[in-house]
Amino acid sequence: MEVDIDGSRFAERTRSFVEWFQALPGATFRSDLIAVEDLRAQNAGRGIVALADVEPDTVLFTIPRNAIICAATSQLRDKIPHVFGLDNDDAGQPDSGDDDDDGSGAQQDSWTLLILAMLYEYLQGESSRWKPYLDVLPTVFDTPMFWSPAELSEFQASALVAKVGKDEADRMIKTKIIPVVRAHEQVFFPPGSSSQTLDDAQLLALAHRMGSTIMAYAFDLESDDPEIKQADEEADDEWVEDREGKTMLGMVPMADILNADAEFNAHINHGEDALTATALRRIKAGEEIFNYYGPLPNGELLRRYGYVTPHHSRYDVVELPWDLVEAELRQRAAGGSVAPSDWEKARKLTLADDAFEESFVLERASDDPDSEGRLGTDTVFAGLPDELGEQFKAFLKSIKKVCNANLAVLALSDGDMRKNLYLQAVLGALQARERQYATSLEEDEHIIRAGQLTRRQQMAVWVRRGEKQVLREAQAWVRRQMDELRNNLASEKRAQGDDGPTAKRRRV
Ligand SMILES: C[S@@+](CC[C@H](N)C(=O)[O-])C[C@H]1O[C@@H](n2cnc3c(N)ncnc32)[C@H](O)[C@@H]1O
Repeated sequence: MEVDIDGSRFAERTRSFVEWFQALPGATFRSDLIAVEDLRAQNAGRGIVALADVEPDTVLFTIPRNAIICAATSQLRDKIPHVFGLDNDDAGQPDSGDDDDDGSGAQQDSWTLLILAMLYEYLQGESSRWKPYLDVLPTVFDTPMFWSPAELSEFQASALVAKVGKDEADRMIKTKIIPVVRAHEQVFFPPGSSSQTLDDAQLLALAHRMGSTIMAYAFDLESDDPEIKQADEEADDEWVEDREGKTMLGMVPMADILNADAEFNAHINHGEDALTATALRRIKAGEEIFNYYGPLPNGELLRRYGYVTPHHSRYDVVELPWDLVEAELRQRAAGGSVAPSDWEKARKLTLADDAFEESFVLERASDDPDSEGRLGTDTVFAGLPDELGEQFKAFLKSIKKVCNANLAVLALSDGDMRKNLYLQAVLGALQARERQYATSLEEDEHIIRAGQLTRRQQMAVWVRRGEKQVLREAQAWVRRQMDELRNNLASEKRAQGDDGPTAKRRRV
């Protein structure tokens, strides 16, 4: 994240924010133990650092729930309740009498409602009760959504390029955000307020900024709904809570000043009236306090949060498209014997299967961080996804079916042959996948060592290097499997050779 204000204003904004936070009814902040610091020299914006040794389980700060910006706390909800799905009969409301173009027909979700609430609060300027907090939120981002085509090209063949999502975000803002703002201009741009009416291009840019802030800063909040609460409690012993998008999203001041890493030392607990930041272990004076965003590969960390870290490399993944595996199979096994039309038929059969997957994510096996947020030993590549093996089998079956089982070519009934064919095809596909990148793993290592990169270039090289490393480890794993298979076959043969004469001798 970049922060585009000079040093003194940066410090001033930090000070105002901390003072504002400490004055919130119900808030606590252990200023004897921690401080918000300027970490821009490390490209980390603001962060929270221990001033003195912190004991495990110490509550570092408390955020009262009503200090959170969310669909439930923003005044916007009272001003346009129908957009929040609260009141379809909005007679008597300030903006009643809207027509169908007011955006209220669009299906809003927790994401778009929070964008609207953030836009509203931002446009209120000094009148927003969150002004000192809004002042420390970023205005520019390092997430790939804001990269130029030349910068994006540094990802080379990474699947990340297809996930940047700029067009989808544009579409969402144009259909769900701008119409609501336009239909309620007196609400968003109140007469006499310092904010001037923005044109659509300015509004689009501002909504992108709010969306990206939410992506990198917002928390999933527990709901009052007893069913969802129950699900939350059940998920409580896991670091990453999966609430299937049912929860409300909220901007949580101070909790989101914590930076995060795959190895961390603090946790945010969601209480009934407040959220608390607690130390998971002893933290020494001078150490940064880290939260946790989950076991994310660096590519995903960059996509959502705009940074990468060495600790997150262990979670790196790479996508292996099915087409590459199929092409290898075609070339190696059945290429000469299966007519192209039969191959196409088999292909169609496989594609028609509901379970068909276009690509498979290859990842290492990795333990969760321990209860103190520490990571264990290094991770290893421990196997291909089961679904890839199943799809391969299903494809072979389709070929057999289409070719009326008159093919000895595939030796499909022999399990070992089939496994060998699978390993060969996957190995070839992994090598082909590696060739899709413009530079090799070794070249990337060299580029990183040479160190003459912009921050964005460096992060992109980290992402693509991480993917190539997984590809190499997967290849080594496949080779080991092939060796094992060969050795098993050889020892089976030897055993047959030993048994054969003995049996004969016995019979004689
Ligand atoms: C929730 S905010 C944390 C506070 C943020 N540093 C700030 O100044 O407002 C998340 C953003 O902080 C930055 N960040 C978080 N953890 C980081 C880390 N370990 N290293 C570098 N930047 C980090 C990223 O820009 C990310 O999008």
